[in-house]
Amino acid sequence: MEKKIQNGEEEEELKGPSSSGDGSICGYDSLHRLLKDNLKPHHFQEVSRLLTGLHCGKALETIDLPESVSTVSVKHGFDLQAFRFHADKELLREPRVVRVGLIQNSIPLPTTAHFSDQKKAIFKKLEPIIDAAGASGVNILCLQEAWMMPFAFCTREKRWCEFAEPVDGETTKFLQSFALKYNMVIISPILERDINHGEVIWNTAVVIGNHGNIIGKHRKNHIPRVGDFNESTYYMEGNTGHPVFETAFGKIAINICYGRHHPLNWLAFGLNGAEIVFNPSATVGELSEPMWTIEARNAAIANSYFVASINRVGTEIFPNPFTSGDGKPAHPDFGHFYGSSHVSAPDASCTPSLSRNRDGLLVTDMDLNLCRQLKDKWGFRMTSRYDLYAETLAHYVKPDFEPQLISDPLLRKKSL
Ligand SMILES: NC(=O)NCCC(=O)O
Repeated sequence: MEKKIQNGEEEEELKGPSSSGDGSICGYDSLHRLLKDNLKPHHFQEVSRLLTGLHCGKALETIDLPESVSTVSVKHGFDLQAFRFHADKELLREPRVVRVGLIQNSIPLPTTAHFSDQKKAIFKKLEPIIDAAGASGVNILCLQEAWMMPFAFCTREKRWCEFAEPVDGETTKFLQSFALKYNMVIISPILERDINHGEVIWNTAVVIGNHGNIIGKHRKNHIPRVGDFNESTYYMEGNTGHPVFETAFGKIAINICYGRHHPLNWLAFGLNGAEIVFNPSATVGELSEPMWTIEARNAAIANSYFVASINRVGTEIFPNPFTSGDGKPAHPDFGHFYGSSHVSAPDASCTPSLSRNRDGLLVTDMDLNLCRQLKDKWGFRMTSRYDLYAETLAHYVKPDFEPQLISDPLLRKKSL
């Protein structure tokens, strides 16, 4: 950032897309903290009202977590934040409060380290954060996309395929003990090797039940072909549809990363009855940051469910530089994964985001009764006209489809 003098006042001039090389926002680790520290309290209140919405007419409440958990977060240097979404009290239904935990983390070892050491180091790094989630009473925990490896899909090098493992492989086994210990459902996004089908590879989220059992899996539906996200070199579009997993704590689904740009993907999870949709992601600042909260909040609003968004954090450097096919020089990294994990509610409110440049654990209580209350209030399902769209889509997917375009006849007339 540079200072310049204009009208006798010192002004700061922004240079480039991100002003701080350490992944912070001008020295602050989140937009929320930048605003809070720089605005007058009543200005901050108004800005927050518009930026993160009011929840039940008020700013979102924070939750006090056990002292021991805060101590662990300080010791291990991860951001710890906790919030609560309420619902109106109902006469015929008890509240259904679920505590959700989201973990974002950087990779601890350089990508040049032995693969097995890299994986072990990630497990070791995650242990205290998962323990902190368990000690906070988290019911459902979700990790970031392909959390057990560096996000090497930019490189197009096949050697990273070695990280792939079966659904019941070592990563699942590692997490099963935590699920059992803390009576916690865990969503574990991995690079999957499907042994029974010719050892093909998928981008998969494994759902581990609160008894340590494997409930099922979902494979990423939409594979990016944008920027350095060369994921199509490694795996194909998923073949598991839009499953919703009925767990001890609610009906959940997983929309993996790039699937968040596809409104019909969100819709299908909603049609199957999801109450919380998790969006484990790996995405970088220059590409997607302005979309990040908008898409999640829009999905939560449109589908009357909670959306829990998790992004990787940090910059991962690879041994061999690669190009983006845009004529620019080869580079060894994707750019900065901007963290900023957060939760969006169906009433259009959302939590502040976790840090942009540090590991983090976000704990959020949500009363799932809010989903039906919002359906009753706004009636999006009732007014949705799915039959109309089913007809349009049925036409659209046929090779002889023609757009329903009515041109102004005067466009074709010669001017007099
Ligand atoms: N991991 C992944 O699908 N990233 C694509 C980039 C984006 O969707 O922002």
